[in-house]
Amino acid sequence: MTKLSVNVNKIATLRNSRGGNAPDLLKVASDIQRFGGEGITIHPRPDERHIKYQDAYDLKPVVHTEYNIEGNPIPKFTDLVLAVKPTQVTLVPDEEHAITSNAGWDTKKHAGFLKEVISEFKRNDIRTSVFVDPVKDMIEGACEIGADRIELYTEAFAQGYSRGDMDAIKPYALCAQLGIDLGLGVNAGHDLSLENIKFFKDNVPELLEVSIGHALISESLYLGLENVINMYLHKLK
Ligand SMILES: CC(=O)[C@@H](O)[C@H](O)COP(=O)(O)O
Ligand SMILES: NCC(=O)COP(=O)(O)O
Repeated sequence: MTKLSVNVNKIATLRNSRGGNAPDLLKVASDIQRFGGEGITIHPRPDERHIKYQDAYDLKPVVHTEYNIEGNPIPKFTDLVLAVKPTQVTLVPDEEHAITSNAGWDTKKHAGFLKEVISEFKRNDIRTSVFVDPVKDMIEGACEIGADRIELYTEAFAQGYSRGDMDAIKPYALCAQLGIDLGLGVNAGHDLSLENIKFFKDNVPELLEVSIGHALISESLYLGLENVINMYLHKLK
């Protein structure tokens, strides 16, 4: 079974554009779960352009499904995660001013640093996941640093699929199987959508969780949030 974790960054972006509390992030997160969403993902960035650090605290009592916090483990982020204690932390090597995430970790080059932060999160009973490209060495590296899971960075798949290149799935299927063989859980995210999710799910073994934000919120403008969540759940069965 693949869990659907809904990334609510875009709700915070809309809210921040006027400075008030509409849309109400906490209400949306609560409604997402009422509609069947199986997790809430946030990705606070240092400039707080969408999720504010305070949102991470405010969401804690609201999220009764899986709470996943993503980000680059700079000290401010690590302190936040240790204080909030979500279900899972997903480590992403974001550059500060990047528009969005655009690469996975080099788990070999940054092994020492990642091993240290992962063990700190694990000591605090927070599940750890590492955002990686579908590259064999990076999956092996994720295992060596003690991560519980990998999150496969799916932008290349999404781009290939939209061009009709069905082979774009191959490195994901191979790396997911390698991760499973090494004892890692497999998550995936970035640019997944109603259009490509079923093909991804059907071709990647034992996919535990997908986190989806940009497309899901965009699709909801036309189809409605409750309807869209149910469409994803149906495709992820
Ligand atoms: C790791 C990942 O792919 C997502 O968290 C994505 O980066 C969302 O972040 P933004 O909403 O800031 O684009
Ligand atoms: N980890 C991926 C995520 O949370 C959402 O990415 P996107 O659907 O906004 O591209």
